[in-house]
Amino acid sequence: MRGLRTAFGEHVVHEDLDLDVCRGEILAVVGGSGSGKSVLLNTILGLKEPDGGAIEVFGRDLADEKARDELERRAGVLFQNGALYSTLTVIENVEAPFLEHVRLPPDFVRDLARLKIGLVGLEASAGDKRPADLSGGMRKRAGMARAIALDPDLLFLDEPTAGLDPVGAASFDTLVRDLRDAMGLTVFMITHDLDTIYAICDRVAVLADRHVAAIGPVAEMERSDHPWIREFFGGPRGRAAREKQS
Ligand SMILES: Nc1ncnc2c1ncn2[C@@H]1O[C@H](COP(=O)(O)OP(=O)(O)OP(=O)(O)O)[C@@H](O)[C@H]1O
Repeated sequence: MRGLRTAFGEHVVHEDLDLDVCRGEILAVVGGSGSGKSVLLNTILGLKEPDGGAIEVFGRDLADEKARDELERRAGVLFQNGALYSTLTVIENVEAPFLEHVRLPPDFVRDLARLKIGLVGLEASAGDKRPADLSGGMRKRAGMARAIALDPDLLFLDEPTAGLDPVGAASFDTLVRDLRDAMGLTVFMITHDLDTIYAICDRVAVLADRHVAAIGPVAEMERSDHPWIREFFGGPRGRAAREKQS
Protein backbone atom coordinates (compact mmCIF):
# COMPACT_ATOMS: atom_id res chain seq x y z
CA MET A 1 0.00 0.00 0.00
CA ARG A 2 1.33 3.40 -0.90
CA GLY A 3 -0.09 6.72 0.20
CA LEU A 4 -3.44 5.10 0.96
CA ARG A 5 -6.29 7.42 1.90
CA THR A 6 -9.72 6.30 2.99
CA ALA A 7 -12.54 8.42 4.31
CA PHE A 8 -16.23 8.44 5.08
CA GLY A 9 -17.33 11.90 4.01
CA GLU A 10 -15.31 14.36 6.08
CA HIS A 11 -14.04 11.65 8.41
CA VAL A 12 -10.57 10.58 7.26
CA VAL A 13 -9.64 7.09 8.47
CA HIS A 14 -6.30 6.60 6.68
CA GLU A 15 -3.99 9.22 5.27
CA ASP A 16 -0.62 8.61 3.62
CA LEU A 17 -0.61 5.02 4.76
CA ASP A 18 2.28 2.88 3.49
CA LEU A 19 2.47 -0.81 4.26
CA ASP A 20 4.41 -3.72 2.80
CA VAL A 21 3.50 -7.32 3.52
CA CYS A 22 6.31 -9.78 2.83
CA ARG A 23 5.74 -13.11 1.17
CA GLY A 24 5.54 -15.95 3.71
CA GLU A 25 5.25 -13.79 6.80
CA ILE A 26 2.58 -13.65 9.47
CA LEU A 27 1.87 -9.95 9.90
CA ALA A 28 -0.23 -8.74 12.83
CA VAL A 29 -2.11 -5.49 12.30
CA VAL A 30 -2.87 -3.86 15.64
CA GLY A 31 -4.29 -0.52 16.70
CA GLY A 32 -6.73 1.07 19.09
CA SER A 33 -10.46 0.82 18.65
CA GLY A 34 -11.47 2.92 15.64
CA SER A 35 -7.91 3.14 14.28
CA GLY A 36 -9.08 1.70 10.99
CA LYS A 37 -8.07 -1.97 11.02
CA SER A 38 -11.37 -3.23 9.60
CA VAL A 39 -11.59 -0.40 7.08
CA LEU A 40 -8.08 -1.30 5.92
CA LEU A 41 -9.02 -4.95 5.47
CA ASN A 42 -12.23 -4.04 3.67
CA THR A 43 -10.32 -1.70 1.37
CA ILE A 44 -7.79 -4.39 0.45
CA LEU A 45 -10.63 -6.83 -0.19
CA GLY A 46 -12.39 -4.35 -2.46
CA LEU A 47 -15.38 -3.90 -0.15
CA LYS A 48 -14.52 -0.21 0.20
CA GLU A 49 -13.09 2.05 -2.51
CA PRO A 50 -9.90 3.84 -1.49
CA ASP A 51 -10.07 7.64 -1.79
CA GLY A 52 -6.43 7.93 -2.80
CA GLY A 53 -3.13 6.09 -3.07
CA ALA A 54 -2.56 2.61 -4.40
CA ILE A 55 -2.74 -1.01 -3.30
CA GLU A 56 -0.71 -3.56 -5.18
CA VAL A 57 -1.20 -7.30 -4.74
CA PHE A 58 0.79 -10.00 -6.55
CA GLY A 59 2.51 -7.22 -8.47
CA ARG A 60 -0.69 -5.67 -9.84
CA ASP A 61 -2.56 -2.50 -8.97
CA LEU A 62 -5.92 -3.34 -7.41
CA ALA A 63 -7.50 -0.51 -9.40
CA ASP A 64 -7.28 -3.00 -12.28
CA GLU A 65 -10.23 -5.39 -12.39
CA LYS A 66 -7.98 -8.31 -13.37
CA ALA A 67 -5.98 -7.76 -10.18
CA ARG A 68 -9.19 -7.87 -8.12
CA ASP A 69 -10.20 -11.13 -9.81
CA GLU A 70 -6.77 -12.57 -9.11
CA LEU A 71 -6.97 -11.51 -5.47
CA GLU A 72 -10.35 -13.20 -5.14
CA ARG A 73 -8.91 -16.41 -6.55
CA ARG A 74 -5.62 -16.38 -4.64
CA ALA A 75 -6.74 -15.07 -1.24
CA GLY A 76 -8.75 -16.66 1.54
CA VAL A 77 -10.56 -14.71 4.24
CA LEU A 78 -11.64 -15.71 7.72
CA PHE A 79 -14.02 -13.08 9.04
CA GLN A 80 -14.47 -12.64 12.76
CA ASN A 81 -17.77 -14.50 13.07
CA GLY A 82 -16.66 -17.20 10.62
CA ALA A 83 -19.29 -15.96 8.12
CA LEU A 84 -20.39 -19.50 7.37
CA TYR A 85 -23.67 -20.17 5.57
CA SER A 86 -25.91 -21.27 8.42
CA THR A 87 -28.22 -23.41 6.26
CA LEU A 88 -25.36 -25.43 4.79
CA THR A 89 -23.36 -28.16 6.48
CA VAL A 90 -19.67 -27.60 7.15
CA ILE A 91 -18.61 -29.66 4.15
CA GLU A 92 -21.03 -27.76 1.91
CA ASN A 93 -19.56 -24.50 3.23
CA VAL A 94 -16.07 -25.69 2.36
CA GLU A 95 -17.25 -26.76 -1.10
CA ALA A 96 -18.79 -23.32 -1.80
CA PRO A 97 -15.57 -21.65 -3.08
CA PHE A 98 -14.98 -24.57 -5.46
CA LEU A 99 -18.48 -24.23 -6.91
CA GLU A 100 -17.97 -20.51 -7.33
CA HIS A 101 -14.48 -20.52 -8.83
CA VAL A 102 -13.58 -23.85 -10.42
CA ARG A 103 -15.29 -26.53 -12.48
CA LEU A 104 -14.50 -29.93 -11.05
CA PRO A 105 -16.50 -33.16 -10.72
CA PRO A 106 -18.64 -33.13 -7.52
CA ASP A 107 -16.96 -36.25 -6.07
CA PHE A 108 -13.56 -34.66 -6.48
CA VAL A 109 -14.75 -31.42 -4.83
CA ARG A 110 -16.10 -33.45 -1.91
CA ASP A 111 -12.75 -35.22 -1.50
CA LEU A 112 -10.90 -31.89 -1.55
CA ALA A 113 -13.32 -30.42 1.01
CA ARG A 114 -12.77 -33.47 3.26
CA LEU A 115 -9.05 -32.95 2.98
CA LYS A 116 -9.33 -29.31 4.08
CA ILE A 117 -11.57 -30.26 7.00
CA GLY A 118 -8.86 -32.71 8.11
CA LEU A 119 -6.12 -30.11 7.61
CA VAL A 120 -7.72 -27.71 10.09
CA GLY A 121 -7.95 -30.44 12.72
CA LEU A 122 -11.67 -31.17 12.58
CA GLU A 123 -13.03 -34.71 12.76
CA ALA A 124 -14.56 -35.90 9.48
CA SER A 125 -17.95 -36.13 11.24
CA ALA A 126 -17.93 -32.33 11.75
CA GLY A 127 -18.40 -32.02 8.00
CA ASP A 128 -22.02 -33.17 8.25
CA LYS A 129 -22.94 -30.71 11.00
CA ARG A 130 -24.37 -27.24 10.59
CA PRO A 131 -22.40 -24.28 11.97
CA ALA A 132 -24.88 -23.76 14.82
CA ASP A 133 -24.14 -27.29 16.07
CA LEU A 134 -20.41 -26.60 16.50
CA SER A 135 -18.48 -24.99 19.34
CA GLY A 136 -16.96 -21.54 18.72
CA GLY A 137 -13.51 -23.05 18.21
CA MET A 138 -14.82 -25.63 15.75
CA ARG A 139 -16.69 -22.93 13.85
CA LYS A 140 -13.47 -20.95 13.47
CA ARG A 141 -11.76 -24.07 12.15
CA ALA A 142 -14.62 -24.65 9.71
CA GLY A 143 -14.24 -21.03 8.55
CA MET A 144 -10.53 -21.66 8.16
CA ALA A 145 -11.19 -24.80 6.09
CA ARG A 146 -13.31 -22.68 3.76
CA ALA A 147 -10.70 -19.89 3.67
CA ILE A 148 -7.98 -22.34 2.55
CA ALA A 149 -10.26 -24.33 0.24
CA LEU A 150 -8.65 -23.09 -2.96
CA ASP A 151 -5.06 -23.28 -1.65
CA PRO A 152 -4.65 -19.50 -1.37
CA ASP A 153 -1.32 -17.68 -1.39
CA LEU A 154 -2.62 -14.98 0.90
CA LEU A 155 -4.77 -15.42 3.98
CA PHE A 156 -6.64 -12.62 5.74
CA LEU A 157 -7.70 -13.23 9.32
CA ASP A 158 -9.92 -10.84 11.26
CA GLU A 159 -9.47 -11.30 15.02
CA PRO A 160 -9.07 -15.09 14.69
CA THR A 161 -8.80 -15.81 18.42
CA ALA A 162 -11.56 -13.44 19.59
CA GLY A 163 -14.11 -15.32 21.67
CA LEU A 164 -11.91 -18.40 22.17
CA ASP A 165 -10.75 -19.54 25.60
CA PRO A 166 -6.95 -19.42 26.17
CA VAL A 167 -6.44 -23.10 25.32
CA GLY A 168 -8.55 -22.83 22.17
CA ALA A 169 -6.79 -19.60 21.18
CA ALA A 170 -3.33 -21.13 21.63
CA SER A 171 -4.25 -24.15 19.54
CA PHE A 172 -5.70 -21.88 16.85
CA ASP A 173 -2.40 -19.94 16.81
CA THR A 174 -0.56 -23.22 16.25
CA LEU A 175 -2.95 -24.07 13.42
CA VAL A 176 -2.28 -20.73 11.70
CA ARG A 177 1.46 -21.22 11.98
CA ASP A 178 1.33 -24.84 10.80
CA LEU A 179 -0.83 -23.91 7.81
CA ARG A 180 1.51 -21.06 6.93
CA ASP A 181 4.46 -23.46 7.04
CA ALA A 182 2.72 -26.29 5.18
CA MET A 183 1.02 -24.20 2.50
CA GLY A 184 3.55 -21.38 2.16
CA LEU A 185 0.87 -18.83 3.05
CA THR A 186 1.31 -15.13 3.65
CA VAL A 187 -0.91 -14.14 6.56
CA PHE A 188 -2.39 -10.67 7.16
CA MET A 189 -4.03 -10.79 10.56
CA ILE A 190 -5.96 -8.18 12.48
CA THR A 191 -5.61 -9.00 16.14
CA HIS A 192 -5.65 -7.62 19.67
CA ASP A 193 -4.25 -10.84 21.06
CA LEU A 194 -0.78 -10.30 22.53
CA ASP A 195 -0.34 -14.04 23.07
CA THR A 196 -0.87 -14.59 19.34
CA ILE A 197 1.55 -11.80 18.49
CA TYR A 198 4.31 -13.23 20.70
CA ALA A 199 3.64 -16.83 19.70
CA ILE A 200 3.43 -16.72 15.92
CA CYS A 201 3.73 -13.27 14.31
CA ASP A 202 6.88 -12.34 12.41
CA ARG A 203 6.10 -8.62 12.35
CA VAL A 204 3.58 -6.20 13.77
CA ALA A 205 2.14 -3.15 12.00
CA VAL A 206 0.66 -0.56 14.32
CA LEU A 207 -2.17 1.62 13.01
CA ALA A 208 -2.26 4.96 14.79
CA ASP A 209 -2.67 8.58 13.79
CA ARG A 210 -4.32 7.46 10.49
CA HIS A 211 -1.29 5.58 9.18
CA VAL A 212 1.17 2.80 9.98
CA ALA A 213 2.92 4.41 12.94
CA ALA A 214 5.42 1.56 13.35
CA ILE A 215 6.19 -1.79 11.76
CA GLY A 216 8.68 -4.46 12.73
CA PRO A 217 9.27 -7.51 14.92
CA VAL A 218 7.65 -7.44 18.33
CA ALA A 219 11.05 -6.85 20.01
CA GLU A 220 11.24 -3.51 18.16
CA MET A 221 7.76 -2.56 19.34
CA GLU A 222 8.86 -3.09 22.94
CA ARG A 223 11.47 -0.35 22.45
CA SER A 224 9.11 2.16 20.84
CA ASP A 225 8.37 5.44 22.55
CA HIS A 226 5.03 5.94 20.79
CA PRO A 227 2.48 6.30 23.63
CA TRP A 228 -0.09 3.81 22.32
CA ILE A 229 2.59 1.24 21.46
CA ARG A 230 4.18 1.60 24.90
CA GLU A 231 0.86 1.13 26.59
CA PHE A 232 -0.10 -1.87 24.44
CA PHE A 233 3.17 -3.81 24.63
CA GLY A 234 4.47 -2.50 27.95
CA GLY A 235 1.26 -3.00 29.98
CA PRO A 236 0.59 -6.02 32.20
CA ARG A 237 -0.92 -8.07 29.36
CA GLY A 238 2.09 -7.40 27.17
CA ARG A 239 4.45 -8.43 29.94
CA ALA A 240 2.46 -11.60 30.65
CA ALA A 241 2.45 -12.58 26.95
CA ARG A 242 6.20 -11.99 26.70
CA GLU A 243 6.94 -14.03 29.80
CA LYS A 244 4.83 -16.91 28.50
CA GLN A 245 7.09 -17.18 25.46
CA SER A 246 10.41 -16.96 27.30
N1 LIG B 1 -19.52 2.40 7.19
C1 LIG B 1 -18.97 3.40 7.89
N2 LIG B 1 -19.46 4.65 7.83
C2 LIG B 1 -18.88 5.67 8.52
N3 LIG B 1 -17.80 5.53 9.30
C3 LIG B 1 -17.26 4.30 9.40
C4 LIG B 1 -17.82 3.16 8.70
N4 LIG B 1 -17.06 2.08 9.00
C5 LIG B 1 -16.09 2.51 9.84
N5 LIG B 1 -16.21 3.83 10.08
C6 LIG B 1 -15.31 4.63 10.93
O1 LIG B 1 -13.98 4.41 10.54
C7 LIG B 1 -13.12 4.39 11.67
C8 LIG B 1 -12.31 3.11 11.68
O2 LIG B 1 -13.19 2.02 11.94
P1 LIG B 1 -12.70 0.51 11.98
O3 LIG B 1 -13.93 -0.33 12.16
O4 LIG B 1 -11.83 0.21 10.82
O5 LIG B 1 -11.83 0.50 13.31
P2 LIG B 1 -11.09 -0.74 13.97
O6 LIG B 1 -9.66 -0.35 14.12
O7 LIG B 1 -11.37 -1.97 13.18
O8 LIG B 1 -11.78 -0.77 15.40
P3 LIG B 1 -12.16 -2.00 16.39
O9 LIG B 1 -10.86 -2.48 16.97
O10 LIG B 1 -13.01 -1.34 17.41
O11 LIG B 1 -12.87 -3.04 15.58
C9 LIG B 1 -14.01 4.56 12.89
O12 LIG B 1 -13.96 5.91 13.28
C10 LIG B 1 -15.40 4.21 12.39
O13 LIG B 1 -16.37 4.94 13.07
